[in-house]
Amino acid sequence: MVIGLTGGIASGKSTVSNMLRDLGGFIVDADLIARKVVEPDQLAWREIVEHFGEQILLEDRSINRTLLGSIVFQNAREREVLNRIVHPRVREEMIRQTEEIRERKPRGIVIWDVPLLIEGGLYQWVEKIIVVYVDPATQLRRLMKRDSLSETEAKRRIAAQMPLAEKVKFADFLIHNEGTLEDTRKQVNRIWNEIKASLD
Ligand SMILES: CC(C)(COP(=O)(O)OP(=O)(O)OC[C@H]1O[C@@H](n2cnc3c(N)ncnc32)[C@H](O)[C@@H]1O)[C@@H](O)C(=O)NCCC(=O)NCCS
Ligand SMILES: Nc1ncnc2c1ncn2[C@@H]1O[C@H](COP(=O)(O)OP(=O)(O)OP(=O)(O)O)[C@@H](O)[C@H]1O
Repeated sequence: MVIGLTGGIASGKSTVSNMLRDLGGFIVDADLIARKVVEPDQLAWREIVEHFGEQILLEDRSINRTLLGSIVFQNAREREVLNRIVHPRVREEMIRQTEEIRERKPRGIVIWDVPLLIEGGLYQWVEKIIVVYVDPATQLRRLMKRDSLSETEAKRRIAAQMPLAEKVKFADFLIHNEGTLEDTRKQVNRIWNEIKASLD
């Protein structure tokens, strides 16, 4: 079984996916994969350098993520270019990792942790969707703090995604992550038990 886990930037997906991992879920993390597919000399890396120029590279030839982020989060067209380069490779690798898990653990529950699950259409491939929700003020505050961003930068990043209130409509399971981590863990446990029960 594959479960999609999504939400907005800094809504708490990683926090929730760590809890699901503790419960026995197998996590396939799109953000991690998106880093891996742009490592130096990978095809996606070459296409990024071709489009954005050598100035996008750090001294060790890896991509300067801060610089690339500042370009794509304020320019929808440039973001589209990056998405077109990176997303097909991410999808391919997610499927590969999922198949690998299935071979090892045929009855395992696989969690796809994907910030753009809905925007990118991947939600059609998962059996159930968990959305991690926080109110806009909490999201902004946590994002500014975690990534040391100014309010303007943080707002730009939030605006690059479908509003969380829209994503909620796709949810089979909704997690409210405004409270304490303990409150969130209780909700995660409840959902996990429900998913397990549906498999028996
Ligand atoms: C622009 C990049 C270089 C910025 O890197 P940085 O290390 O600062 O951020 P990181 O990758 O950790 O992403 C943080 C969060 O930003 C959001 N985000 C990232 N890319 C995008 C995007 N193209 N559109 C909307 N939101 C995005 C996600 O919520 C993600 O969890 C990087 O995010 C990137 O390569 N993005 C394109 C690939 C992508 O879409 N990744 C998201 C998962 S597939
Ligand atoms: N219930 C909570 N109480 C307090 N802080 C929290 C809570 N949940 C998450 N956080 C903090 O909020 C920030 C965002 O959470 P997290 O990194 O899990 O979000 P995310 O959705 O995975 O983000 P991204 O889309 O950028 O990958 C982190 O600094 C995390 O420690």
